[in-house]
Amino acid sequence: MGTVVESANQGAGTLPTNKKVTVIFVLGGPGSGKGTQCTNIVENFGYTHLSAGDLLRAEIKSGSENGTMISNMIKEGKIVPSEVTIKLLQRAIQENGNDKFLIDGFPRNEENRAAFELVTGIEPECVLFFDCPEEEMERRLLGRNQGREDDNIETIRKRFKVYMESSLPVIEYYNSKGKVRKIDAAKRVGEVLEAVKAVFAPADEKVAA
Ligand SMILES: Nc1ncnc2c1ncn2[C@@H]1O[C@H](COP(=O)(O)OP(=O)(O)O)[C@@H](O)[C@H]1O
Ligand SMILES: Nc1ccn([C@@H]2O[C@H](COP(=O)(O)OP(=O)(O)O)[C@@H](O)[C@H]2O)c(=O)n1
Ligand SMILES: [Mg+2]
Repeated sequence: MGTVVESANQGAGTLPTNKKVTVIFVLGGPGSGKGTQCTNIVENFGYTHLSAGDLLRAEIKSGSENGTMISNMIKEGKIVPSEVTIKLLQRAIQENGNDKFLIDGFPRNEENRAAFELVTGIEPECVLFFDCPEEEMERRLLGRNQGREDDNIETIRKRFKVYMESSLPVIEYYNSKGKVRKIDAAKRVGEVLEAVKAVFAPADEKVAA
């Protein structure tokens, strides 16, 4: 953890650059449609999408010294140590001119959650939870066709196990704080988007609708 914590300069909602940001965590099992709907939210509501998985895959491609370790962990469906992922997220937030971020696929375990809060001082505005049965997620992952090394049945089973054991408790944690907005993610893309839009629509528009 060392360097990340030492470089932190705290204050609720601030980063080391003192940039004040709004963050929404987008969580749900592998294949639940997080990335797909984040693209839709960006188009409709002006957020910047940061996918933890995409940042980790870009880090591998960049030839970073951590690349081999990250690659091995992704192939095994394991969760990369928080300090690595948080540094990438922090950098992406700081480099971006926007102040509203959707953080997709993070936090994935208690360590991710606690370390992010400690290092950045950021508490999420809310958590979008894409709830989808495992059979449907499996079908989608096997059909995803993005050439990902972890979209094979053996790794998919490991990812489901990690999701159940490590990621669901994080969603439970935020649920107990009243922050979770649960979306039925088993429906078609357009229907899921409508449910997502209802979460983002201001309260007065919801009444009018
Ligand atoms: N509601 C949906 N119904 C059917 N397929 C979907 C739906 N949402 C996403 N997909 C497809 O399922 C796969 C996984 O979606 P993705 O957004 O990458 O999920 P995640 O980021 O949660 O793993 C992709 O091929 C995507 O096109
Ligand atoms: N917070 C995170 C997010 C992803 N990852 C790794 O990256 C892999 C792919 O994550 P992803 O979010 O792109 O996967 P999907 O849920 O989108 O299918 C995970 O299975 C983990 O190995 C991680 O270690 N820590
Ligand atoms: Mg994704």
